[in-house]
Amino acid sequence: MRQPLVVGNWKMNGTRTSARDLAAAIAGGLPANCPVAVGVCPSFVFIPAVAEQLQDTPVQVGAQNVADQDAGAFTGEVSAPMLKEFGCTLAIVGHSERRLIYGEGDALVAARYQKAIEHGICPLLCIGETLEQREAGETFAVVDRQLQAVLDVAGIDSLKQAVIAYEPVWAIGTGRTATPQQAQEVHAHIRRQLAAQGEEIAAQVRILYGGSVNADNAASLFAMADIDGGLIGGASLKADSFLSIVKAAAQTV
Ligand SMILES: O=C(CO)COP(=O)(O)O
Repeated sequence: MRQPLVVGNWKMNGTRTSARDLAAAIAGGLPANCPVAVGVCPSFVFIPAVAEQLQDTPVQVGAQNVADQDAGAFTGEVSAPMLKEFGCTLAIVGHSERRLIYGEGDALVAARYQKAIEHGICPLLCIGETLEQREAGETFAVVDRQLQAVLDVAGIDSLKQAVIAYEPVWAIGTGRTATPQQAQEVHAHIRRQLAAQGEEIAAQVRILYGGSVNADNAASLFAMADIDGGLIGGASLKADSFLSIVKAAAQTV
């Protein structure tokens, strides 16, 4: 049984005060004995304030990226040991905004993932195709390539400490969600591909869906057999909608 996981990716939004308030509202609004694992990924600079706010709550704190190096002359990067010092247990890697806007390629994403694993931070590895790639029938090939690039570096066993997030680029921030069937088709494909390399790991790894998840469509997505929760952008910026999504995940348990 895979415990559902719902993570908010706050992206480059908020202020120190609003981040702290949002964290408090989420922690305060979780159902008692929540059966869903919950995390939030604020901007790097808000991590200390948010982590402090979430101390002694079940809500995990994550970063939106992690360096591929431990320390040194890498201007603008934040390393896994630094994140750990501030209580981060999660880190998004390979988000499509990093890949497409900032040019991060498969090799860099794999190195970032590997550093998270090495330091005991759970990487949330984002994979997903663009609209052009989907229309060209390349969806499976793209996610296979993105995933395999990481597994070639970190090994299949690393997935015991990691989470995969399928985020079709055309569904991110567009209000155009993948249908539950479209998402399930890719999630099932990912799990099948992994099963060929390790059946047990494929069965236990969580595969989240991300892309315009909201309070209205979460339940139908989470009802699918291979969707184990969500990585939420816009709808994670309001406590009410994020908590509704968490409740939708709780109903699948
Ligand atoms: O990119 C996402 C999460 O990482 C999804 O963003 P939206 O939920 O705003 O579409």
